[in-house]
Order: sequence, then C-alpha cells, then structure tokens
Amino acid sequence: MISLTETFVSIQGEGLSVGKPAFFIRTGTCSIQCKLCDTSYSWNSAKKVSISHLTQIVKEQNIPTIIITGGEPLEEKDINILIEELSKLKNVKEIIVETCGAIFRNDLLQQKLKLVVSPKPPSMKENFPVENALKLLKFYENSELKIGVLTGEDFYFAKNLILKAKPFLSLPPVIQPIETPEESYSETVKKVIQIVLSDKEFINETNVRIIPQIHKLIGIK
Ligand SMILES: Nc1nc2[nH]cc(C(=O)O)c2c(=O)[nH]1
Ligand code: SF4
Ligand SMILES: [Mg+2]
Repeated sequence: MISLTETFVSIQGEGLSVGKPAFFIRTGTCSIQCKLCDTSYSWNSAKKVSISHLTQIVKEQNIPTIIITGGEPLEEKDINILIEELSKLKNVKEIIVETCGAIFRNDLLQQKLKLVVSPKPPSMKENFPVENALKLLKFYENSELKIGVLTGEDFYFAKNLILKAKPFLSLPPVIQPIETPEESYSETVKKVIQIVLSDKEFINETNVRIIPQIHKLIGIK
C-alpha cells in the first residue's frame, strides 16, 4: 500500500528534465516538515491505495515519464514495489523519484529510475542531514542533485554540498530558487541568479545550472 495525496498530469517543472510531459504520483507523508514547504498538504494524507490501483491508472494514462514525489516518497515502505511494478509496464520509459535525501535506502530498482535528490537549505530546515543525500547520489547511478536556494546562506550550503558531491555526480548540479510568500517568484529568481553569478570560481568549478520551477512561473500544477 502507498499513502497518496494526489495524481495529476503536467510537465516536469523542475531540474534538468524540465518540460517533459509526465504523470505525477504525490505520496502522502513527510516527517521532515520544512519551513516554506510548498506541499504541506501532503504531510499527513489519510488515503491509502494499492500498488495495483496505481499501476492500473498509469497504464490508462499512457505517458512515458512517471514522477513520484511527495511528501517524501522514500518514507513509503512499499515504494520499491511500486517502482518495480511500474518498471514492468511497457509504456513506462522513465520513473523519476523526487526525494529530499534524508533517508537512505538501497532497494530501488535502477533500470528505469532517475533519482532527484534535493537536500534542504537553512531557510527551509536547520541542520538538514546531508550524509544520506550524499550516499544516495553515490549509490544510484542515474541521479541528479538539485538544491533550493533563497538566501546567501542557502547558497553557501548549496555550494559546500555540490563541491562535496562533485566527484560522483554524473549530471550538472541544479540550483533552484525557492518560492516565498514575501515576493513574486520572478523577483526571487533574479536575486538568486545574481547571488550565483557573483561566484565565478564556483561557476567554473561546477558546471552548475540555475533552473526555476517553471510550473510556478507559468501558474500550473
Ligand atoms: N509541474 C510540476 N513539476 C514538479 N516537479 C517536481 C514537483 C514536486 O512537487 O516535487 C513538481 C510539481 O509539483 N509540479
Ligand atoms: S522534505 Fe519536501 S515535502 Fe517534506 S517538508 Fe520538506 S519540502 Fe516539504
Ligand atoms: Mg511541487
């Protein structure tokens, strides 16, 4: 069984796969409970669904990319079984799992998997445990590091983590401006771009990408 918040169809709005049409499965628990979480409605969903129910919906949708997000998908005990069952479907070409990286597990089938690991910076969570995130990035071959940044302090966090992870990253790291209720998202994006552009050494060393959440700029789910 999987605890479920919602399913929907949209385009991938985040990270290196941005723009891909995708079917989203949003799981229904998260014990991290960050400040500025944009999906706090997914922390405690009462709804539980069977894996066969979810695979049936995915079959009917006939979209090649499935994005499992949360909440925190790796808190779902059976998420490995869901990934395995979805992998068996011919029409499914890629399964993207979005995790904050607080939990390490080594039981996810890698065949069609892309793991996106997004550790949380100080403006969202003080003292986020980055060690498990690094372990996930090392263990899963096809993984992407994406870090939310709002402030200069967040950038310092992101920079340190990216430099630590660099030896085992196969894809460019992503800095993602964080939306706040304080100002428009495009204003925040401009500020974060300026913060990163002021560190030429970092840019040269890391091949970093600054990618906003495009679904928020567009105003879709
Ligand atoms: N369009 C769209 N793309 C997304 N990529 C990751 C999302 C998430 O909530 O984790 C998300 C989301 O909520 N919407
Ligand atoms: S880990 Fe993700 S879902 Fe959980 S509280 Fe933080 S931002 Fe929200
Ligand atoms: Mg979201």
